[in-house]
Amino acid sequence: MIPEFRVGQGFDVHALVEGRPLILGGVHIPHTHGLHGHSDADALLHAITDAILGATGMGDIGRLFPDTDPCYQGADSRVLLRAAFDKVKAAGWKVVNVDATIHAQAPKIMPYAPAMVHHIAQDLAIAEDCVNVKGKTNEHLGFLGRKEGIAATVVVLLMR
Ligand SMILES: Nc1ccn([C@@H]2O[C@H](COP(=O)(O)O)[C@@H](O)[C@H]2O)c(=O)n1
Ligand SMILES: C[C@@]1(CO)OP(=O)(O)OP(=O)(O)OC[C@H]1O
Repeated sequence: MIPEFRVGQGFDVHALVEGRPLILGGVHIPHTHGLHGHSDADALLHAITDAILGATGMGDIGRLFPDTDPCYQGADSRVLLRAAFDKVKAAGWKVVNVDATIHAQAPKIMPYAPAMVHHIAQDLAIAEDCVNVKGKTNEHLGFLGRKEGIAATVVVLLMR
């Protein structure tokens, strides 16, 4: 049997505000500001969720978990990622690899990347060396450079 491959891409951005925790890849990062959202606003996990749903033609995170539904208020995005992955898995797909970039002028992401990789690998049932998380500033340009928000971009490869 010849394996079938699909590529998926994901993007998410949330505003940085005072009085919220900063959670990325399921890791709480000590910082002056956190991400605003209906859920825990984990932009990295939202972009990964969109990438696996996109690769498999299953829509997007907002269609699966509407931000008008009070049951997702404050939701742990790892729970949402695992629920999306359950649907993807049920259609016979496995994740081959994930490559992600967090676009953040601050804080530094690299010290927390191994813990993020650990969570993502667990949630997608793959080895940690199949997951890569990078940090990138926006060279002080635009809203990301002014630290008004944090974005994440993701590419995934799936196989069945
Ligand atoms: N939020 C970030 C941004 C960057 N890094 C690390 O710094 C390196 C240089 O970033 P530039 O945007 O100046 O190219 C980058 O390769 C990352 O290793 C980071 O950890 N967190
Ligand atoms: C996750 C959901 C649902 O709580 O809300 P938010 O935390 O606002 O995040 P967003 O990236 O806008 O995506 C989808 C939502 O429906």
